[in-house]
Amino acid sequence: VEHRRRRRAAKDADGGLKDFPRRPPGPKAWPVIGNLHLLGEHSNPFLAFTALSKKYGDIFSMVLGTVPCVVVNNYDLIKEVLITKGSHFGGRPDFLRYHKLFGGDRNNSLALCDWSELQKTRRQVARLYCSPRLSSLHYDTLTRVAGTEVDCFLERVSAASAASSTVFIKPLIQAACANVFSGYMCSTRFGYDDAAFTNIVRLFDEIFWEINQGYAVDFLPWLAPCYRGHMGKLSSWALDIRTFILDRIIDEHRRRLVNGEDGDLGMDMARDFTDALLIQLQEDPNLEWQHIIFELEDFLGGHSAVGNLTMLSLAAVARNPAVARRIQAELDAVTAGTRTVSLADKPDMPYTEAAILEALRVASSPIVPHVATQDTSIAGYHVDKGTVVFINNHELNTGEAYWEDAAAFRPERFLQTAKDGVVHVVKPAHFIPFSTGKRTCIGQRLVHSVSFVLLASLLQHYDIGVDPKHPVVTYTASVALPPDTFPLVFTPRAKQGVAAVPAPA
Ligand code: HEM
Repeated sequence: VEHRRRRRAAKDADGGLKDFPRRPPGPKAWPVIGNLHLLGEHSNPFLAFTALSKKYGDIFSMVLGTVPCVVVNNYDLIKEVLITKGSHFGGRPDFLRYHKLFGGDRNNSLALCDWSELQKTRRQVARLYCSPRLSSLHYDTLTRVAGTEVDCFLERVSAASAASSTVFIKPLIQAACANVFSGYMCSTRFGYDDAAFTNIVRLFDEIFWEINQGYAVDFLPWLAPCYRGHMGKLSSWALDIRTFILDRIIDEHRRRLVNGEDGDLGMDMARDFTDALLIQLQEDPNLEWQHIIFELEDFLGGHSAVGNLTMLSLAAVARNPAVARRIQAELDAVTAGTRTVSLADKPDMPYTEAAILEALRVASSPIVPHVATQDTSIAGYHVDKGTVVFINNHELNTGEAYWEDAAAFRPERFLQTAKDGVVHVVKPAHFIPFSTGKRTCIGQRLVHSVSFVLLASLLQHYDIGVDPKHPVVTYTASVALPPDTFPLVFTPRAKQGVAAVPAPA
């Protein structure tokens, strides 16, 4: 009804949109479910979007439940939504699940809130820490923290692979990522045998898997009573995580900071991201305690995405031994077989970086849907305020129109040799795994850094293969893997000159 009222209002009123009276074409909607059934005809909504774009064009509209949606399917349209008209499309969908994960209000989350001045302020401090520039002090800290963690991580892998060459590696990778994030953001790390820590790492992974799923209730909120158990589970996971952060991370020093017992502190006194958030809380009257805690939780939770991507990169390497051999050759050349690889080696290892980009491309992580915050237009078609806009980046990542031999895993597609013979990583403009524009991902430098260190250190010490009894299963348009996922086979590298695998603790 609201949608029809808006259409009538837009027809009657001027609003500068008279020039764009037409809505994008699209399938006829059924009562109650709209076009939801069309998504069910494919194994993944993005495959459905691509199929529908063949019929209705690169921009089309659909109604999911009662929610008006527009889907954009090519790079020019995507740029119009994310960049040219980024300020018209700064909202996020109002899914019940998003509220449940963030204490009853999705606006507590940096990624799921609507655009606002508060959001702008929160992004500023977050960018400083979560987007550390090469050669900055923050980057040095990250390099140090990652180096320490890699030693502990390799010890655990060594112990696990000595017991059985088939290793269920995902929980170890997730724990290592969690420790790098918490070491870097909170100056704290936890033991791999700390039950409360491993429980929280698992919950973050469950949430990452969950947030990457689509549910009918997202568009048919009246189904909520059928999802009561599920929603309750989400709220309780989120609460357990928050309790852990308050118990184990916000220590006495931090509490004094919050209470102003150490006087007014400037940002230059911040030891890490957590301090910076607490100092920002002191300085900015618009910020509340819960904003800070949710923000910390949001960013710590980012480790889960990195762990999943590292797992996908490992799986890709295990399936493509020639890629593994090239990474190992790069590793041996850079470290001369005398030391463990570190983040500082990344600029000299373009092939390894390209392999991670290729894993990202093939996985084709979805861009969080945007929502029109005003009546506007795309490609001359009218778009009503409140319309959910889906960005079909799956086509950008895997379409033959954008990539030669798109189905193949070929890291070299991201490499270019300059005139002086130096090999550089080059990303085509249409490759936007972290999106673009004002809501672009804040964590991308952390993603590249942490996944690099973990992948490189494993390949430096092990040949990695697939266990035929446990085939690798990945999912279309998703970086997420289920928390319980396939193991991989780890064989210590026999090659001479390779740095020794640390002995099990
Ligand atoms: C494999 C890893 C990751 C991928 C593929 C990824 C991708 C994305 C994408 C596509 C968006 C949506 C942008 C948009 O709506 O236009 C996003 C948003 C965001 N990401 Fe990431 N991300 C990853 C990891 C991380 C990490 C590790 C962090 C934090 C440390 C992070 C923090 C954020 C935040 C805060 C936003 C919301 C920005 C906003 O809405 O203003 N991400 N990410």
